[in-house]
Amino acid sequence: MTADVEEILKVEDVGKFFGGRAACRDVSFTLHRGEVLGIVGESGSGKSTLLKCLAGMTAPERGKISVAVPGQNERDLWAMDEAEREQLLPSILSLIHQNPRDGLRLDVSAGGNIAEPLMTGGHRHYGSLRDIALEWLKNVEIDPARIDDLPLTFSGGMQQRLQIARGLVTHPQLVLMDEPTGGLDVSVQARLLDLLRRLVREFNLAAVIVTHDLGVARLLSDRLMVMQGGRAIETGLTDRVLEDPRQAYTQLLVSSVLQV
Ligand SMILES: Nc1ncnc2c1ncn2[C@@H]1O[C@H](COP(=O)(O)OP(=O)(O)OP(=O)(O)O)[C@@H](O)[C@H]1O
Repeated sequence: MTADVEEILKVEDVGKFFGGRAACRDVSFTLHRGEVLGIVGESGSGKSTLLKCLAGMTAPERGKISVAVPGQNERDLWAMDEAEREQLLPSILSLIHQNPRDGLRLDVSAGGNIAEPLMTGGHRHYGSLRDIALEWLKNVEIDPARIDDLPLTFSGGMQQRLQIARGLVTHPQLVLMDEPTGGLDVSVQARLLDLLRRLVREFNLAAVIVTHDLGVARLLSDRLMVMQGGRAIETGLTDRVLEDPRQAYTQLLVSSVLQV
C-alpha cells in the first residue's frame, strides 16, 4: 500500500483489553479512498474503543493498523514512536467527536479553530489562513461574518459543522467520526448528514462512522460492520446487511429499528 494507490487503512486482527476483558478483538477490515464504513452495534460492543485505536489515541494490545501516509509507503500506526505519530496524525486522519466541544478550542474564535491545525502543520501566513478559514466556514454553511465569534456563541449544529471544518482543513485522507449526529435535533441532524455526504464525495474521503443509528449508517456508509461483544460479527455492503442480515443479532438490530 502506498499513498498513490487506493488503500487508505488496513486493520488486521486488532484487539484491545481492559483488565483482561476484551473491549474489541479479532477486528479486521480494509478501507479504500472514497469509501465509507459504518460501524454499528449495541452499547458496549467495542465501537468507540476500536475508533480510538484507529485514531492513535489508544494502543491496541493485538494486531496491526496500517495507514497510508502521503509521500510514503504504508505505515504501522502503532509501530511509530509517539512523537512521530503525533506529528504525522493531522495529515493522515481526523477524528470528529460526538460532542463538538471535545474537538474544538472553546477559548479560540471560529476562524482560529479552523486555522490552528494548519499552523500546527507549519502554515504561518496570517492573511491566507484567514482566507482559508472564511472559505471553510462557507463550506460548512456557517456565515463567514461569524469568523471572530467564539464557538460557545454557536448552536449545537453550528459547533458540529465548525468541528468538521477544523477536522477537514488539513485535507486528511481518512476521517473517523464518533456518532457525528448524536445529541442533535432531527432537522439539524438531517442538514448535517447532507453536509457530510457532500464533503465525503467532494474530497473523496475514506471515512469510518460509528453510530447506533441505522438510518445514519444507511445514508452515509457504503459498507457496514456490525459489532457485538467486541467482535465484528457481520460485514457487507450496507444495503445487503440491512435488507438481508445474516446473523441473528443483525436481524434483531434491523427488525427492532423497523418496528419503531
Ligand atoms: N477505559 C476503559 N476502562 C475499562 N473498560 C473500558 C474502558 N473503555 C471501554 N471499556 C469497556 O470496553 C467495552 C467496550 O466499550 P466501548 O465504549 O468501546 O463500547 P461502544 O460500543 O462504543 O459503546 P457506546 O455505544 O455505549 O459508546 C465495554 O465493556 C466498556 O465497559
